[in-house]
Amino acid sequence: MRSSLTPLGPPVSRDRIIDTFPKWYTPDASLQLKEHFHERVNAACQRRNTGTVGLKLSKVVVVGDLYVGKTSLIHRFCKNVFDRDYKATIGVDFEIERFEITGIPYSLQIWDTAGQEKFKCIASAYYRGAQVIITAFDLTDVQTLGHTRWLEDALRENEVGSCSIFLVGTKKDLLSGAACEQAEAEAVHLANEMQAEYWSVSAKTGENVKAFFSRVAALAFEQSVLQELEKRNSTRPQVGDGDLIRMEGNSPETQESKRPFSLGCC
Ligand SMILES: Nc1nc2c(ncn2[C@@H]2O[C@H](COP(=O)(O)OP(=O)(O)OP(=O)(O)O)[C@@H](O)[C@H]2O)c(=O)[nH]1
Ligand SMILES: [Mg+2]
Repeated sequence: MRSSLTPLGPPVSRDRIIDTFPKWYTPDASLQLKEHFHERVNAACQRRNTGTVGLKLSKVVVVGDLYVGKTSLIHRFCKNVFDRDYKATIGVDFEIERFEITGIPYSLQIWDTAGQEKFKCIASAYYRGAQVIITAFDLTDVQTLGHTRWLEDALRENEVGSCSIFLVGTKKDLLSGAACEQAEAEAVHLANEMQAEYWSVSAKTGENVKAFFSRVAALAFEQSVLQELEKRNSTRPQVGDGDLIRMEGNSPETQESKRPFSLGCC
């Protein structure tokens, strides 16, 4: 089904069309356990009543130590390529991926940041306005799992509670059996502390890469539509009990509680 809201440009490729709510990787560390889009989101999509959601770019920032495979993960998804040779990212880079989610166009701007310390201040300038933060670590090097300062820095640049967090273990093809289970168990534990969703992926084989980004896109889309609906409700004057007129920003639902995440830097 093609949307009448699709912006000009080439059509969205078939594998970027999402009609059913993508599942989590493990229910032990998941941001959502439901299997369908929120009913208000479904209803808004059916009525083509999602406001400006289809016209905006939602920002996704990928952070983590050098050499963990951030660029490889993004290139596997966006270009379907894998390069065995390491070329350090200098500063930042980005890709735009267009989706069609329950008939509505939706775009992610995926920012790839440098893990090398000397580029840290360039990269951190791009953290602001992130809707999703992906913090990557190397499954074969558990030390990189403990390096959570990237996430702390990215969270500091954004409104409290405004970002969805994903913890991603990379290079799954290099690990199997008990070693893989052990690394995943540690990661799931940390993901819960971070209030993040956990995924294991391989940019080399492509395992879980499309499923992971589909999940990111669907969750970000759902959040964008709900925010749009909420914004509309809170800007519309409400005449009713106690002559309450609610204006944008006053809604109790928009007053998100503070995210308690804080881990020591390693
Ligand atoms: N076997 C295997 N190797 C991988 C995988 N992902 C990345 N690599 C390799 O790991 C090395 C580092 O990958 P990059 O994607 O450049 O790492 P990065 O996190 O972007 O590094 P910086 O840009 O310096 O922060 C490269 O040699 C990749 O080929 C994977 O899934 N499997
Ligand atoms: Mg890189």
